[in-house]
Formats: sequence, C-alpha cells, structure tokens
Amino acid sequence: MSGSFRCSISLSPLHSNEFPRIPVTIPRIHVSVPKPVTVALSKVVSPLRVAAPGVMIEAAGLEVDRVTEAELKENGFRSTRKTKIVCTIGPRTCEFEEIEALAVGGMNVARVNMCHGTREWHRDVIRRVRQLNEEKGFAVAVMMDTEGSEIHMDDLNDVESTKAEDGQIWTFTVRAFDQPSRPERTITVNYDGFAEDVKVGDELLVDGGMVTFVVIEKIGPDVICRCTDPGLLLPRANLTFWRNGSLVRERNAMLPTISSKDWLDIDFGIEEGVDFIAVSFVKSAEVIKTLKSYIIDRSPGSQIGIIAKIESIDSLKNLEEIIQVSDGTMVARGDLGAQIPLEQVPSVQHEVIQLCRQLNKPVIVASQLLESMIEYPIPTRAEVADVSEAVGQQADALMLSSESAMGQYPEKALAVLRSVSLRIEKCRREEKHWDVTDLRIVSSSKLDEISEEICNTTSRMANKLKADAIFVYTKTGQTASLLSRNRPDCPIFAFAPSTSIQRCLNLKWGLIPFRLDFSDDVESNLNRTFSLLKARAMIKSGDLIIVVSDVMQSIQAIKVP
Ligand SMILES: Nc1ncnc2c1ncn2[C@@H]1O[C@H](COP(=O)(O)OP(=O)(O)OP(=O)(O)O)[C@@H](O)[C@H]1O
Ligand SMILES: CC(=O)C(=O)O
Ligand SMILES: [K+]
Ligand SMILES: [Mg+2]
Repeated sequence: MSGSFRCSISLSPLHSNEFPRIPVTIPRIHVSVPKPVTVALSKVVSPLRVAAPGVMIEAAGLEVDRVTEAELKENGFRSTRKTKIVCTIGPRTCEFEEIEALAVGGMNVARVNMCHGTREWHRDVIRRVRQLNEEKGFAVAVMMDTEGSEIHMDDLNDVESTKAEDGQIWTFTVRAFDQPSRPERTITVNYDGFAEDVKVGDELLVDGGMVTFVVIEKIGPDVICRCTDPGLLLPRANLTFWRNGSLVRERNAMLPTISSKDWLDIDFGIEEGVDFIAVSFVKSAEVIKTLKSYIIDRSPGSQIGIIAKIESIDSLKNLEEIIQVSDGTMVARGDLGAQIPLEQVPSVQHEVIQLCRQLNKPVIVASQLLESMIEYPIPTRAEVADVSEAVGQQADALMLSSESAMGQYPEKALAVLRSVSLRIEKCRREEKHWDVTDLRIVSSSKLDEISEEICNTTSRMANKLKADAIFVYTKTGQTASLLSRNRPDCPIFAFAPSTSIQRCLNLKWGLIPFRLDFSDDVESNLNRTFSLLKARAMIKSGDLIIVVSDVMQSIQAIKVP
C-alpha cells in the first residue's frame, strides 16, 4: 500500500524477564519495507449499538469517552486538551442531568467529599456517574475524598451559616447540645482535647482566617473567645489555632489520619467500586501503605488509586516518601493555606508538581482556582492567572471545589478551566518546552528501566517527527504513565484491557484512555486498532503514529495505511 512505511526499533531479547547481558546501547534497528495492512474493515469493525438517542457505543472492541472523542475530532489531535479536570459534586450538581452537563463539559473525574452529605447521597451520586458512563458513553472516574480527623466545628444544625460580628463573645466547647438547649453563640468542636490544647491569647482561625477569634478565657470544656475578624461561620468549618505566628500542634497532631468514620467510608468506597480514594491530611507515607494493604486484603486485584492530599504541615517534611508510595497527589491548597503562611503555598505547589513529575505520579492542583465564580459568571483576572500558572507548570489535573459543588455557575467554571488549559498548552507547545526537563530514572529493575528509556525516546521522537499521536498498549497503565510524564506535544492513546484501568488513566496529563482487548501480537493489535479508529473517523490514512507497548520493548513509527 503506498504511503505507508514502518520503522521499528527493537531491543533484544523480547519478552525476556531477564535483562540481556548484551549492552543495550547497541539496539537492533530494523526498518522494514512498506507493508500493506490489509484487513477488511467489515470483518473487524464491530457492530454499533445505539445506547441513547444520538449516542453510539461500540458493542465490542473499542471504548473511549465520547466527549474526548468529539474534542479530538473538533480540535484536531494536537489541540486536544491535555490537562485533566476534577469536579466536586455537591448539592448544585448531584442530579443526573447536572452530572451529565459536567461530563459533556469535559469533567474527567467526579469527586465526592465525605465531609458533607449522607451515605445515601454519596451512593446515589456514584451510581449516577456509573449509569452515565454505561448509558451515554462517558468514561468519568469517581474519586472519594475522606473527611480525615482534623478539627472542625459542628454542622450548626444544618443552618446555612451564622454571622460572627466584630468584638462579639463566642464559646467554643467540646460539649454537645440538642438543638433547643444550644446556648446562643456557642459552637461545638469535634476534638475532645481542644480545650486543653489551646491557651489564653491563642488565635483561633475559622477556614484559614475567613473569621478570626482570640481566646480570652478557659472554663472547663468551654473556650471563651472574642471575634477579631468578623464573617460568616459555615457548617463544619475547619479550625486551626496559632500562637506567636505559628500553627499550634499539640496532641491534635496525634489524631489518626484515617479516623474510624473514614474507615467505614473507605469500606463503602471499595463496595461501590470508586476509582480513587483521596486521603485528607496525610502526614507520612505509613498511612498510605497501611491503606493500600487494607484494600488489597479487602478487595484483591483492586485498581483503586490512592491519592495523598498535601494539606497538613506535617506532610511537608515527608513529601518525597509520601508521593513515592501513593498513586497520585493533590495540592489541597484550602487547608494547606490554613496550616502554613499563605505566601508559602505557591512554592509548595511548585515543589509538589516537580516531585510528582520526577516520581511519575499524577498531581492535582485544588482549591480556589475560580473561587469568585461561586457567585459570578466570569472569573477574576487573578484567577485566570492562577489557573494558567498551574497549567503552565504542567500539573496533570485541575480541580473545582465549591465552584461546582455549590456555586451558581458550575458549567461556566468548567468551561474556563477548559479554555485556559487549551490556550496555555498551545503556548507551551509553541515555545518548545519539551526538551528541557531532565527526568530521573524511576524504575527499580533494569528491564523496567529499558521501558522507561523507550518511553522517553518515544516522546522525543514524536515531538521531532511531529507525530499525530502515540499509541500505547498497556496492561497495567505503567507504560502509558511513563509516556505522559514526558508531556509530549501529541496526545497519547492508551489502550487498556479493563474499564477500571481506563478510568484510572483519566487523571494523567495528555492520556486518552481507551478500553480495548488486545493480544501479545503487536501487529494484529495495530491492524485492529487502525480499523476500529478509522471506522469512527478518529484517525485517517497518512497519520503518523508512534507505537509502544507493555508486552514488547520496541518503538514503531507507522503511517496509517
Ligand atoms: N455533598 C455535599 N453536600 C453539601 N455541601 C457540599 C457537599 N460537597 C461539597 N459541599 C459544599 O461545597 C464546599 C466545597 O466543597 P469541597 O468538597 O471542596 O470542600 P473543602 O472544604 O474545600 O474540601 P475538604 O473538606 O476536603 O478540605 C463545601 O465547603 C460545602 O459547603
Ligand atoms: C481540597 C482540600 O481538601 C483542600 O483544599 O483543603
Ligand atoms: K475531605
Ligand atoms: Mg482539605
């Protein structure tokens, strides 16, 4: 077939579990003569099934998120969004149609926060996301975010908020009240040791300083405070206390990262088959290891990814270890900004993003990206600059919190993340930033190191040859992840055999995850993929594709026949 050529670079021996003793610096370079790929489309393309009006899903064969597919076709490969988007689902977005609107707007991961809402509410939301995926052809992953055991106020008996005025005297107490017997201006605190840990003169910050009090007296379980910065107290607002300009870490530092309620929530998440569990207020790597072995015990073979949330001051001295043992990280700037001085938050964000890239873990930048859009239909210029910065730093994903959970413009906020991502990604491609990062080796075995080097080379090759896409056949997702780490200019089509791996890859920069059953026969996989993608008009003859896979350590450059 004219116009098709195939170049393959293979490292011998293939399929071997042992590292070859022959130095790999002399790879076998093999350029084969043009070879027609003659697969009759009619035999390969599986029948299409109509799942919902106007929605087509392949009955067997290839599955890809339908919005991503549309984006690829509309924008072209190169201009397809690489930065992923996580949306927090809340009262404003929990109905089926509302979740669907977010999926249509490009949400890659739906997050439910176990701090808020009932078990039934969470179950309904998770099932609605699953139903949407099955019925309408989305591939939205679900992330469950634990409450953690930091100190917070009670739920104010579900009133939306209450105002604290300047100079008013309020009591913070560990006593619990029934609604009728609750004295005025009294807040229950969830941590028993609270009254003993604080001292007269301490500053009490609600939500990192949205409202501030000073402790003026302690009477048994009651801490009497005077309001110094007035504002709205919201249900279950987070509390921190500061002494001489630093966060006070007393016995509260000994609170377990995963509380007994969190363990119950985790059991629930495992049962509901969530894709990610985000662990709040991680302090050390140990807790992540414990959770991982717990999940393996409870649900062998589980693909649940554990995301370590960096929001505790204690996590900062153990950053590298924490990132190393997790499946991903979140820069949770909300609580982080209540535990360290605000001006330090941007440098922590930068450091975490760099480390995650080096250690090959996805990283989410979260909180207040578009805070003003809770109330207004457009963001501030400063917010756009903040989002641009995170995209420019090449974080894997951005997250909406209140903007999507309870704001007035969730879809508009999502659209802003999408358009800013596209714009900044384009700038970066034009500036040709791709050659500058010196990635360290992350593999622990020599064989894995070869795969890693192949991925690095593949990405460079794709950039230099201006390839249209990289294809990767991946059983575990690891090879796909190593490609994403290189942040190549073209999209990475990752073919994975299970929907759970497909969904987990949703969090990685530039990866377009497909579900596809494939064999160890690279040639037949390719022929089949080409046919399926052509049938869906996702690729065309002449497109240049660079192909790698888990099963064979080789790079192929192919023009689509
Ligand atoms: N399921 C829910 N039910 C009611 N309100 C919710 C729910 N989820 C979120 N919200 C509201 O949206 C706000 C932002 O949600 P989000 O989950 O990002 O909270 P957060 O406090 O920033 O996160 P975290 O608690 O993990 O630090 C919450 O403060 C809450 O008011
Ligand atoms: C997302 C979150 O937990 C935070 O910013 O605190
Ligand atoms: K949380
Ligand atoms: Mg938090």
